[in-house]
Amino acid sequence: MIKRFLLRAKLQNAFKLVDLSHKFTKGKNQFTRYPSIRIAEERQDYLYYVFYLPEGLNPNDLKKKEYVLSQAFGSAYELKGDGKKYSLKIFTSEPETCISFDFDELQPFLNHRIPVLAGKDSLGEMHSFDMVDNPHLLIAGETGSGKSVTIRMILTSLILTKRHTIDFYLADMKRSEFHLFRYCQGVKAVMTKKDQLLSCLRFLRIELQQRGDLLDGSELEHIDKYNERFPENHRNYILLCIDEVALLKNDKELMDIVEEISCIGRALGVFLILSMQRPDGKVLEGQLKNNLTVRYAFQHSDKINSDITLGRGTKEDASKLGRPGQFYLKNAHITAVQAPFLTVERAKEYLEPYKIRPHIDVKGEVVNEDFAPMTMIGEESE
Ligand SMILES: Nc1ncnc2c1ncn2[C@@H]1O[C@H](COP(=O)(O)OP(=O)(O)OP(=O)(O)O)[C@@H](O)[C@H]1O
Repeated sequence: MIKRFLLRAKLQNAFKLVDLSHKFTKGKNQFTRYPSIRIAEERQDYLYYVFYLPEGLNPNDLKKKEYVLSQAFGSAYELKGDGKKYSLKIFTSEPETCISFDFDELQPFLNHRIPVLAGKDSLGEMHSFDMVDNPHLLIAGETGSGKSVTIRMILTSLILTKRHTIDFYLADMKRSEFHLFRYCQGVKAVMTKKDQLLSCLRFLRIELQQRGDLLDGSELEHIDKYNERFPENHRNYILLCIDEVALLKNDKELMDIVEEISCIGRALGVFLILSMQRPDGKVLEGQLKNNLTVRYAFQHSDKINSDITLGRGTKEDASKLGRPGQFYLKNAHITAVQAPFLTVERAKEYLEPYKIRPHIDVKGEVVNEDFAPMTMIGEESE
């Protein structure tokens, strides 16, 4: 009872401190009404409040003065409301600092058409999204913040679940680790050089044109509908992932095609995952930035860079993120999450059953029929 009273008093004091109130006169008397707190209780990992704004108080006043909540309770809180009634959760326990990637546990979050994993929020809820509905992902963050591990877990989980419906084109300009995915079913190309990527992009541009013609010709607006109508001519989704895309920023033809995919890929079933250390203004100029509708903002160097990734005027600041693997997921909302951690060794174990390597005979020819060569970009050079 006393605890509830104290909890209530703490929020009331915060409202008073910033004068979040509606003042009015009745007759000769002046009145001040503060938000009315209906629920104030302690739950397992958080304090829970429900309060109502008084009649006459503009909800924008709450927005302007919301900073008092982090002053009073720290930054780990979640405020939701509809203009009158609000719920407030103040998280009291630290979110998990390391969540290991366990495919069996994660499977329930991988049943979208292109299921992209994000991470666990402070309430322990795992977030994932369907890239078909939310096309194109930007992953940005300082070196060592967790981008590569996150791309590894996204691609591994996609190969485990969707290798028959997605064609993967993977460009790794730092030559760090996409070799992991070579020979995996579904992976059409692993590229480490600009000229390979350029051939790939020219190929994808033709594919975009062909898919556009197919949709036009059949008067359909999405590749899913086309596949439903013409299953005999099924077109897989295409996922192009470019690690450290900023290394390509001076290559106009290349960046033009990437931008074209970002503009028209959605309906045609062609999607992008782009990563970069700094949210580079030059790379993200024009249409491209707006078309990357989902953002993972790992630790950034400062608030200015954080705003480039998350949008100007957001209260979240990715320069304040402290742990590797922690990032702000920006989709419809911005949520701090911790990505599942997948080591290279574990990823290899998961992927091994889905690899088809070439068997070469004495004449140097590939003899296994199930091996699909990556013909599109010519010889692999590694
Ligand atoms: N989800 C995670 N959970 C816990 N620790 C993590 C996680 N992701 C990354 N780390 C730790 O951070 C280290 C750096 O991660 P990672 O290599 O992914 O960074 P990066 O952002 O890709 O860096 P760079 O841009 O230099 O390649 C990892 O070796 C690991 O120790």
